[in-house]
Amino acid sequence: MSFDFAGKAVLVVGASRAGIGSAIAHAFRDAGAEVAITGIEDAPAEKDRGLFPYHQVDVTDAAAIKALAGRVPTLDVLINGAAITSRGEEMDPAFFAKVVDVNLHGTFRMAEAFHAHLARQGGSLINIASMYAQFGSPKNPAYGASKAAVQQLTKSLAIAWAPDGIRVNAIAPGFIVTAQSEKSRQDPTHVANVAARTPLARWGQPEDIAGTALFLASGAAQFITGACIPVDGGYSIA
Ligand SMILES: NC(=O)c1ccc[n+]([C@@H]2O[C@H](COP(=O)([O-])OP(=O)(O)OC[C@H]3O[C@@H](n4cnc5c(N)ncnc54)[C@H](O)[C@@H]3O)[C@@H](O)[C@H]2O)c1
Ligand SMILES: O=C(O)C(=O)C[C@H](O)[C@H](O)CO
Repeated sequence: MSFDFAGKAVLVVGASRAGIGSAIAHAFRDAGAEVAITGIEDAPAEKDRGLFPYHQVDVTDAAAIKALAGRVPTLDVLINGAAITSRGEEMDPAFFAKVVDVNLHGTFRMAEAFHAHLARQGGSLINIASMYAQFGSPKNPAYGASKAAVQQLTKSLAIAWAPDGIRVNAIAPGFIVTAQSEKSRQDPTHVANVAARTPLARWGQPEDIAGTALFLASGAAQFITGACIPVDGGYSIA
């Protein structure tokens, strides 16, 4: 049941912009893990520089992912959080394809590349889905479709890799204040509507997601696989 991750190696993919990935990285670091982070940016957010080894890896670049897997000797926990979305721009077929490539194929590419690492350790894979996996999202159709697919992929990988001792789960955050949601937060009606519809009556902060990642990777979750846990202040049940 331990939440002590001393001696465990954790890689958080998509943690470069001081958002959810960064909060998860800090939580594992505080719990004693050796944590490395990735992102598409040249460098991580200023607050995280020097705290975590950083790998600039594009999740659409299979060769770069393979090279990363070759550089990482051992891995106990992989968090897949790289994603893009752009409100109001996702009916464009080229951008739709890009969103699916990053969010869905990128998640699978990373998972597949580290499958052997996780199998060696009896490790844990955690994918970041979204409450948009459940709801129609007219302004983010590619994002919603990709996150529904990430949730479904989580179930398939959980079954496929259970014999390897790997547990595969997902987290479905609600509306969280990060760089990704910045564009949508320019719309005051949207900001107010989200809080009004959320039973806990606020937007989430990146730190709200971190404890669930820690839990899912811990021994306390040893009989949980294929689950997708909403962390959304009750948005999805209201
Ligand atoms: N913010 C929200 O409201 C919210 C809600 C539900 C789910 N999520 C999910 O949480 C995760 C973290 O998002 P966030 O809100 O912290 O946003 P963020 O923009 O801070 O994080 C996204 C990360 O993805 C990385 N990324 C983007 N394109 C990439 C590419 N091609 N290759 C590699 N990395 C790439 C970025 O570098 C960044 O580190 C994402 O999966 C996001 O979809 C966010
Ligand atoms: O719900 C998510 O997964 C999002 O990232 C939503 C963003 O906050 C934003 O509303 C998208 O337009």
